[in-house]
Amino acid sequence: MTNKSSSELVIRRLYQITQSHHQGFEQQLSELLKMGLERFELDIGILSNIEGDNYLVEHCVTPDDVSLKSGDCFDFGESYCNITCKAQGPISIEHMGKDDKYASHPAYKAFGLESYIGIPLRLNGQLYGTLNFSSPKPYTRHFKEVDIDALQLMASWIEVELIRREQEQQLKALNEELRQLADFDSLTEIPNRRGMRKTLQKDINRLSRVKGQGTLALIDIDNFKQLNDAYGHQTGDQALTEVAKVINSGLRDYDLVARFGGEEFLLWLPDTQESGCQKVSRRIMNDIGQIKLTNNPITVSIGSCSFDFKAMLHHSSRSLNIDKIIDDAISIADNALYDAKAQGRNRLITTEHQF
Ligand SMILES: Nc1nc2c(ncn2[C@@H]2O[C@H](COP(=O)(O)OP(=O)(O)OP(=O)(O)O)[C@@H](O)[C@H]2O)c(=O)[nH]1
Repeated sequence: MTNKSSSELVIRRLYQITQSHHQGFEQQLSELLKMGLERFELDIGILSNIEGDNYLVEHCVTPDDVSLKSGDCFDFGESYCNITCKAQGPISIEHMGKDDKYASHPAYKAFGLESYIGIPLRLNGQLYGTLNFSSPKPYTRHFKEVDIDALQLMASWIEVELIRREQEQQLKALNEELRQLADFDSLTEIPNRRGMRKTLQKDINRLSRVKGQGTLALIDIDNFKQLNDAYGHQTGDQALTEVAKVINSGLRDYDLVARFGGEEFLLWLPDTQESGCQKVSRRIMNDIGQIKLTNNPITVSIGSCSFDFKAMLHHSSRSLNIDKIIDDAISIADNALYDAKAQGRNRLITTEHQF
C-alpha cells in the first residue's frame, strides 16, 4: 500500500471512531488502539497515565497471552514511556536489543519489548501519559514519517477528548456546588428555605395520597438579639451552627431540619403526630441547653403543627395545592411559636390540624 493510501485509511478510520460518540469513550479508545495495532503491525497498545513515579495502564489492547490489564501500575523509571517522555516527542524503535542506547535501559531489562512507537500526551501543557504501541518481536520494516503522523493524529484526538472529559467533570462538580449553594445555608450547612420546600413538596404530596400525617415545627432561639449584642455576631453565628448541629443529630434519616430565617429553624417530621413531636422537641430543648457557648444557656421556643389528611376526599395531584398546604402548616406553627414566646419562651406549643 502506498503512503498516501495508508494515510487516507488512517484518517478515515480515525474519523469514524471519533464520530461514534454513542459507543462511549472507553470503546472508542479500544477501537483506536486496535486501529494503531493494525496500522503499525504491533501487538500491544497502551494509553498510560503518569503520576510521579507511577506508570498506570489506563487502557490497553493486548494479545490473549499477554496478561496486561487496565489499572496495572509500574515504576515509571522502568517503562519505555520514560524514554518517550524524556524525548519530549514521538519516538520509534525497531530493535531495542540491537541499539546500545536502549539495550541497557531498565525498561528493556524489565519487559524485553523489541519494537516500540510512542508519543507523550499533554493536557493543557502538563504531561498526562503516553500513547504507545509495542511488540516483543523486532520490527520487520522501518517506522516512517507517515507512521509518526498517524500516531500524532491519534494522540491529538485523545488529548482533546481527555480535556473535554476533564472539563465535563469540572462542570459537573461546579453544578453540584451551585446546587449546594442554592439549596443549603452556607453558615449551618443545613438546607435553606428553598431546599426545605423541595423536600416538603415531595413528602407532603406523598402523605396526601396515602392519607398520612406529619408534623412541621418552627424552632426559634430565645433572646438571640441579646446574645448577639452581648457576645458579638461571631458568637451568634457559632450558636446558630451549634443549634443546627444539635437539632440534626438525633433525627431520623427522613426527617429534615432547615434554616428558615435568621435564628429560626424549621423541623419537618413526616409520619409523626403530636406525641412524637413532643418527644423530639423535649430532646432538642434538652440538648440545646447543654451547649456551652456563653455563661447563659441557650433556650428555644417551639411552635408545631401536626396535621393529617385523613378527612381529605380523593383528589387528583393536579387539584391539590401542595404549596398552600405547606404555607398553611407553617402559618399555624408560626402562630403557636408566637404563643410560646408570649407565654415566656423556652417552651413548646403544639397544635393539630386536618387538611
Ligand atoms: N449572628 C447572627 N445573627 C443573626 C443572624 N440572622 C439573624 N440574626 C439576628 O438575630 C436577632 C433576632 O432578633 P429578634 O427577632 O428580636 O429575636 P430574639 O432576640 O431571639 O427574641 P425572641 O425571638 O423574641 O426570643 C437579630 O439581632 C438578628 O440580627 C445570623 O446569621 N447570624
